[in-house]
Amino acid sequence: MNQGNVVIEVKDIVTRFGPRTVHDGVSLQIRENEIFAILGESGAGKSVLMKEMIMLLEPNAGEVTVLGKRLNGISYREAQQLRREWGVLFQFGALYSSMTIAENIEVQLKEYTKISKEMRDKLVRSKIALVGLDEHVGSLYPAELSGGMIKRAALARALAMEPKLLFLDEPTSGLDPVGARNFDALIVELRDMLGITVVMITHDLDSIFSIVDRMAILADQHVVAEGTLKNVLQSQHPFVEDFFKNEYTKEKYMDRLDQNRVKDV
Ligand SMILES: Nc1ncnc2c1ncn2[C@@H]1O[C@H](COP(=O)(O)OP(=O)(O)OP(=O)(O)O)[C@@H](O)[C@H]1O
Repeated sequence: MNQGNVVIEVKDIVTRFGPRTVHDGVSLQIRENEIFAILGESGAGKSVLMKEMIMLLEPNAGEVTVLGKRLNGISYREAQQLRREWGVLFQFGALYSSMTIAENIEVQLKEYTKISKEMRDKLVRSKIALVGLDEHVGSLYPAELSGGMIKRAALARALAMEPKLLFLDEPTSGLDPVGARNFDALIVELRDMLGITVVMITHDLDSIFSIVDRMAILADQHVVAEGTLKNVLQSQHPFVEDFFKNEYTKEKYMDRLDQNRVKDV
C-alpha cells in the first residue's frame, strides 16, 4: 500500500463567521490511500474544514491544496475538473427523493460525461453491486430504503465518477452497531480495491479504533493532535483525555489502548 504522497494539504487556515473564529491556523496533511479521520467536539469546525477541501466554502486565509491543485484562485475549468476527482457522502445521505436510486447514481455521469445511456446503466449497476446492494434496489426510491441501504446508495452515487478521494461526513451515524461495522468494512474494502483516499468526520470510536489510519483532532481553533492513534494518544489535550481516556473507553477498548501503550491509561 502506498501511503506516501500528500493528496490534501491544509496550511494555516483561518475561518471566521462574523465575530466567531472557527479556525485560527489549522494545518494538516492527508496521504494517498489512507483512511483519515477528522475528530473534535461539536462546533469545532470539522464540517467547515471538509467543505473547504471540496470548494463549498472558502477560508478567510491560508491555503488548501488538493491533488496538487491550490484551491485559492483556481480557474472555473480546473475547479470543474477537480470536482470529478472526489465523491462526497453527506451525513444524511442527501439523495434526491423524487429520483430512483439508479437515477440518483446517474446524476453526475449525466452532468460531467458524454457517455451513452447504455454505458451509464452499466456503470450504475456496477456501483450498486460494489456497495453490496441488490440489483433491484436501483428501481426503488429513497423512501423505500432502510437507513443502511440509503447510506450504501449514497456511497454508490459518491463513487459514480470513480473518484480518487472519498469524503464521508459521519458515515456510521444513525446505523445500528452491526450496520455500522458492516459499513466500516465496506469502506476498507473500497479503499483497498479502488486505491482511493478516504477522509471522514467521525465520532465513532469503533471506526476510529478499527479502520482509521491517521487522524487530526480539531480543538481551540487548531489541530491539537495529528497522526496515528498511538501518536494522538500521547496528547494530554482535554479533548483527547475525555474522548479516549474515559472509563468507558478504557474498559471497552483496553486491548487497543494497551497495544498503543499509552502512559496513564
Ligand atoms: N455557513 C455558515 N455560516 C455561519 N456560521 C457557520 C457556517 N457554517 C458553520 N458555521 C459555524 O461554524 C462552527 C463550526 O461548524 P461545523 O459545522 O464545522 O462544526 P462541526 O465540528 O462539524 O460540528 P458537529 O460535530 O456538531 O457537526 C459552528 O459554530 C457553526 O455554527
